[in-house]
Amino acid sequence: MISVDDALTTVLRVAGRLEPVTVPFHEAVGLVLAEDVRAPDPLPPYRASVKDGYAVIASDGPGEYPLITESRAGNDGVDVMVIPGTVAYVTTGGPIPDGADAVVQVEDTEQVNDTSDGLRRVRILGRVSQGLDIRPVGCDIEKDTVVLKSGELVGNSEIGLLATVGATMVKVYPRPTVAVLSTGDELVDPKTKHLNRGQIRDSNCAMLLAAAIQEQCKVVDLGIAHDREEDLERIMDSALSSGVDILLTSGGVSMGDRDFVKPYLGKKGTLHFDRVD
Ligand SMILES: Nc1nc2c(c(=O)[nH]1)N[C@H]1C(S)=C(S)[C@@H](COP(=O)(O)OP(=O)(O)OC[C@H]3O[C@@H](n4cnc5c(N)ncnc54)[C@H](O)[C@@H]3O)O[C@H]1N2
Ligand code: MOO
Repeated sequence: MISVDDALTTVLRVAGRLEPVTVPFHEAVGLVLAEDVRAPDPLPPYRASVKDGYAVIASDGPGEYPLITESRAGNDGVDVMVIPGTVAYVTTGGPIPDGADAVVQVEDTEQVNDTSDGLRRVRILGRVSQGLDIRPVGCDIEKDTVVLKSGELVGNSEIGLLATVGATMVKVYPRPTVAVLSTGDELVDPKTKHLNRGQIRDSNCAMLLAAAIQEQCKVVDLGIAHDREEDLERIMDSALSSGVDILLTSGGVSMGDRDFVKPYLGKKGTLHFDRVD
């Protein structure tokens, strides 16, 4: 007799891993990663504004300033330098032009209507500290960070991360195919309306199939095998030769004279344990 924990440890120790496959990342949902995934660049890749407002030099303080550029989300504002005494319009997520070291949100500013010198102007109403409302390069993800580890299950958040780091093809373990077979002369299909004496509906098969589906496996329903050695051997042989990765059987493993599963397994391979506490 061995404990359930020891049985599980043995199963996991002797079970082989399937060869990893490379799939488009959106097909990886529900699968387990077979490689670490790294960020090839930082996020954000540029200093980004947290607010819609004006990129300023914090030490300039409140006052009226000409607008030297408009940096909206996208690429505007590159190659422009905010110098003391100037500001740049920025939108949420947009790049902070070089030279600026803080953002003043629009709510703390006023448009100046006097554009007689051809420059749009803005009045900065409050003082801000350096770094305010700027997301530094890599504050979310540093370049070369492992964002996902081999062995992690890919769910919707992981898909978002894969997209973020541009990992459009990923190495994952394929779904194993699990075949489920119930054994026993007493078993009948769950659809059976009237049970004759000695019959019960097969519940293990449906339950094990559902468990395998929940674990993202592909499944094959082998139905019910009667307690005849030849039947059992034929069904199990054909399942194993059809390329299933895991064959789950229930019943037929105790000490009765019609318990043929264990002898079959002993003939075909190694029986690592036979009775569980
Ligand atoms: N002056 C003010 N500015 C902002 C305020 C405010 O009260 N005053 N509120 C901030 C808050 S809170 C939020 S939330 C945002 C909402 O802005 P938007 O709805 O216009 O969102 P975006 O600017 O388009 O994006 C925000 C952020 O997320 C990035 N992003 C957007 N879409 C995607 C995507 N599909 N994949 C990856 N990343 C995405 C985008 O680049 C920005 O960094 O407003 C604040 N501003
Ligand atoms: O207030 Mo914004 O949360 O981050 O929509």
